[in-house]
Amino acid sequence: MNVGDRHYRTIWLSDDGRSVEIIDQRWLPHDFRIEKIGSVAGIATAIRDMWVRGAPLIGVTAAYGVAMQMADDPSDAALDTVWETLHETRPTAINLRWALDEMRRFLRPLPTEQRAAAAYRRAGEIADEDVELNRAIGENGLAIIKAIAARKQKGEPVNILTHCNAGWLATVDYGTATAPIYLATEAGIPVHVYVDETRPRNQGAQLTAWEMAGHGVPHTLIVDNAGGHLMQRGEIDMVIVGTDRTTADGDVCNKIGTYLKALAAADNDVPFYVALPSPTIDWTVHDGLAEIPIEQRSADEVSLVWGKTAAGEIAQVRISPETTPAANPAFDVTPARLVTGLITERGVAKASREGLKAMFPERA
Ligand SMILES: CSC[C@H]1O[C@H](OP(=O)(O)O)[C@H](O)[C@@H]1O
Repeated sequence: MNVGDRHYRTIWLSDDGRSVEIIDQRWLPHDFRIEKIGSVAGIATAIRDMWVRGAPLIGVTAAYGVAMQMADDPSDAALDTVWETLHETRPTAINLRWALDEMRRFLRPLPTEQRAAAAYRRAGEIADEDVELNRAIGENGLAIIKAIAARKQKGEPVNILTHCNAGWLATVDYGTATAPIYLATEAGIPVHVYVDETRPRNQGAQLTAWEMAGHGVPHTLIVDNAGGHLMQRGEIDMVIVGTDRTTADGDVCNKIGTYLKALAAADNDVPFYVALPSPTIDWTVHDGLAEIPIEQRSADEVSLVWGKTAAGEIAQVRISPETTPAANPAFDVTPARLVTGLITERGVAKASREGLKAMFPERA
């Protein structure tokens, strides 16, 4: 997407043909920093410490990490080692495992001397595929927004609530949950986005709000706990979120707090959609609550928050007593029964085994 008048992806191959450059999302919205990464260790740190984050982007970043390993040591042993090293960086987003599996499947049959070039080529393809998947999700989600707009007074915006950041910053470009919003804006359909701040790391306040502002999308930042209140008062027309892993039965794992939004949406008859690129479907699991590992992140993410001081410095401040322990589950699972529809690159699927099987018969 555009940052000012320049187009950016979130990750791209450096001119040296070996390193990648990424937007270091830890400093947004206060500072736009690009970091160059040229090693597997650097890729692992960038994923684990959330310089880059978002299920699809994590997968693409890991794919380039495999390519860097192949440039160093293209042996089978090294291919297995890099799979393990990167797989353990974050446990919940299935795109990480999907990308690592895809790279290993693709590279294993190749002669070692061909692996490095092939790995960089495949990583680039996965990045390009992500953009196309998201554009298609945008088109399929746009139809939903158009249908809602048609039922409203002319000129009245479609009020959309989104949680966390499933924007272009969570992918290579376009985003998943934000893709329909961007396409609606480009089509001149009035939309207004309620942006959940998304504690504890504030991906909404820091990233989604920055994206919306950067693209002229009318939006309002709200605290996480306000969504239900707005739905009760008829101020939300639809909810759209991303996902880090969706089961073959349509259970949706996403940023902590998503489940509560889905409950409030169900209680107020507000349609609750999930933008779902197919690499985010884990066909091997059915019961999300029982089978999806939930990442437990540092208590410091709860007790400390980042912001910009009046003096313009980016700093962390403590918001709780030094002695107060904190728990930080990073994701939760929304049961399929609370999901109105899964907006995939092929169309809107019912959140069920039958619905996903009908949409992806060759994979189920
Ligand atoms: C399009 S996937 C975005 C997904 O990833 C986020 O998690 P994190 O920021 O911890 O990587 C969040 O769950 C988003 O919905």
